[in-house]
Amino acid sequence: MLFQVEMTVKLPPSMPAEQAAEIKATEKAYAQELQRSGKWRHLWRVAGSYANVSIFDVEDNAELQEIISNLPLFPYMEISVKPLCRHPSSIREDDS
Ligand SMILES: O=C(O)CC1=CCC(=O)O1
Repeated sequence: MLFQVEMTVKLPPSMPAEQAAEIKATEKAYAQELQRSGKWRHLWRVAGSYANVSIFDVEDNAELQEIISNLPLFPYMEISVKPLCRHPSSIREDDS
């Protein structure tokens, strides 16, 4: 199942820079592992924002919830999820 997930990061201004850097590094390693596994299919920065638009390819809603809730930045993000299905005009083989 494919999902579009938009994540907006809102770190508290009071968080020490060292702690923020550590969380971001852990987040990066987790995100890259999931990209290598194929579950995090796309990861795009939203230009001009501390936000991303991602496409996840997971078994079901429960797997998406597990992945998202384990993001190190999860407590500091606003997240929206949209389920996707194949567009009838798509020419891409991997869209479903
Ligand atoms: O910077 C972000 O958009 C949050 C994030 C998600 C995966 C990652 O490495 O950073």
